[in-house]
Amino acid sequence: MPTLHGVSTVLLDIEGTICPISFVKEVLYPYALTHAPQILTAQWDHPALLPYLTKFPPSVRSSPSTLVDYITILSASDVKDPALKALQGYLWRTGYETGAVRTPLFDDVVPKLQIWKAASKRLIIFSSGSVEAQKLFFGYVEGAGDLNPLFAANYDTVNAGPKMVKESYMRIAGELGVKSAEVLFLSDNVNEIRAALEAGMQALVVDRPGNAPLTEADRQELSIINSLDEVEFGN
Ligand SMILES: CSCCC(=O)C(=O)COP(=O)(O)O
Ligand SMILES: [Mg+2]
Repeated sequence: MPTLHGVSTVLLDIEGTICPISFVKEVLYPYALTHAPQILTAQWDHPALLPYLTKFPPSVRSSPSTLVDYITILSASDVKDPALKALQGYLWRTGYETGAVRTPLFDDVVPKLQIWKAASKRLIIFSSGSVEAQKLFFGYVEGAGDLNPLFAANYDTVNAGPKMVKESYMRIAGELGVKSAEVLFLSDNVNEIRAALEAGMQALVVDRPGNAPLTEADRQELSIINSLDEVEFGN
């Protein structure tokens, strides 16, 4: 991997980049769906739940069971719908706060983020998971506790925009007050990487165990790493 120059900011995806896809698909999504009937029924008229409910179309929020059916369908096809992502964050809170759920990160991640932070790199998250869910996710990391203080900002598809269009990356760079070329974006998703490159960012595909296979064309076109340890920064 060639040395990367001029990087002030590292923008990180979550699922498939710093944590296994299996944790999201086999732990977090099932936790939300298993607990949704009880939580939604108990809190249906609670003002705290209302902002999450009103993000869904009226036709699917006529009752807790209608909404559970709808989010079950969305989750099965992994639709990154902002209403679903917001509600998942709400439902995961109980899991994290009771200790039922803890976040597993790949072994290289915590040490490398700490090294980058100590070297004055600005660390930023951009995930389809809602900002609220991101804060929970990083608040309860296995063996590391609360990692939220590492990050200077969190972006999701609501405050930045869709992850596969260059405008979202331009918006993030603009809000951070940096040139796009100063930002290194890391993601498992080749279309997100292409969008970041189009926006002028530097970008690397992170190929982790359990990720979707990369095509030969992806391998020819894009720079790929298997671990954050492969990233080398020059001046
Ligand atoms: C931090 S929320 C859990 C992950 C999640 O729900 C998700 O959709 C992750 O997508 P990403 O954009 O990080 O690949
Ligand atoms: Mg991802």
